Amino acid sequence: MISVAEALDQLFALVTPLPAEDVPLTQANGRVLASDVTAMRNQPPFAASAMDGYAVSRTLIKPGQTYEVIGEAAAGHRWDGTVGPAQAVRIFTGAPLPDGADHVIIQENITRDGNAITLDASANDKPHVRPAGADFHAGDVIKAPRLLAPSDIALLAAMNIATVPVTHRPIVAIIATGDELVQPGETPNDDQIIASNSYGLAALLANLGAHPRLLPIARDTTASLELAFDLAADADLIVTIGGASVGDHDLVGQVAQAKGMDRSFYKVAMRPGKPLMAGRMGNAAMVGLPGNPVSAMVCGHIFIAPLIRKMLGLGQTSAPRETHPLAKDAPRNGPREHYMRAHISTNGVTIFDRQDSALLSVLAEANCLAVRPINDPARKTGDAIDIIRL
Ligand SMILES: Nc1nc2c(c(=O)[nH]1)N[C@H]1C(S)=C(S)[C@@H](COP(=O)(O)OP(=O)(O)OC[C@H]3O[C@@H](n4cnc5c(N)ncnc54)[C@H](O)[C@@H]3O)O[C@H]1N2
Ligand code: MOO
Repeated sequence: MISVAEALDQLFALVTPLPAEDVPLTQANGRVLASDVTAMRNQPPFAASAMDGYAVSRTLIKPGQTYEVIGEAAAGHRWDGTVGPAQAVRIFTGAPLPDGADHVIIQENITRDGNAITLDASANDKPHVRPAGADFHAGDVIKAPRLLAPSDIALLAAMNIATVPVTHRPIVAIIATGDELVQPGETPNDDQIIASNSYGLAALLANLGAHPRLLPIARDTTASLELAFDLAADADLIVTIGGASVGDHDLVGQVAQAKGMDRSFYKVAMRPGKPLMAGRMGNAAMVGLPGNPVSAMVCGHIFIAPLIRKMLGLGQTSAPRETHPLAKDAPRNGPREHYMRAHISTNGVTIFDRQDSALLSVLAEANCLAVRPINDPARKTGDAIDIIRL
């Protein structure tokens, strides 16, 4: 059995970053910027007022000074003219500052009488002027790769970038396998259960920026599995769930290899997730996940998520870890790296007692996985432990 780190290295070797496509700005959120983009303009393009008030030259500013109001500048409507030393232009937030003015006195700090304003004691607080290019300049660059968030979308819009180069979303075919499975919403017979981890994985993949495609459940027959692989042929990544172990009905590896899968590895020294397999299949990478619901989800976080990030152009990194103190003693670990459902709070990390890989309810209670190295001895409250947030 290979280690988790070796398995991840071999998985990374199966995929390359996907090509770029241009999308409208409205579809760029959550996508990965594929190449650097450059601002088309300065923001603001002119020195602008930051407040509602009066634009003046700062030369005469002092309490009691009076000015004659000679015009008005609003956002989108500059005042064309030059402001003299004892003159003021009524100005509103976002309006271009007129020539001759370098200061805005907020309207709360003056008294107005007809066309005359008089400054009160706190007139000279700050200039309230946003210099041209204060936010960014034409030619400023947003570097790729970058996972675009709403704040980036606002910045791209301000830069007048209406079409954004992003990495293609990896298409991931998800094949749940097993005679015992029906889809949520269907009526199972007495021996059946509902396919669950396929839906959890689809949600995880969508959150990562991939395009999950849930295929019909494959039955435990060669013909049904072959058909499922045929339906998945155009995917970037094929993920099977179940049928990976050593039972008489565990046919996934066999059928995949008959379909031309070039296997990289089978079995990883981890818990849960031991019967993991991976390889190349046609133009796609193929990962065979163990069927136990929690095993499939844990492998999703530990292996599939880093693979998707690499395909999106975000580099080759394992799931990020943090180190925190234990809030409760933890028993010794065995010969496989153990990813244990746990809860982290300000008190530290509490590893749950029940770790059977069939228990999705325990996974749903967890907000992290505590990582126990191979043969880690028993740990005491307060000892440091690595976690991966869920
Ligand atoms: N003799 C051995 N038996 C098992 C071993 C072993 O080493 N020797 N390994 C165990 C481990 S560890 C795991 S994990 C499972 C993995 O087996 P498979 O990948 O072949 O999975 P299945 O047998 O198809 O299913 C296991 C379990 O999970 C349920 N399942 C499967 N798919 C789904 C799904 N999409 N949604 C919800 N539940 C699913 C299935 O009904 C089974 O209960 O093998 C152990 N056995
Ligand atoms: O490794 Mo299995 O994935 O323990 O449940």
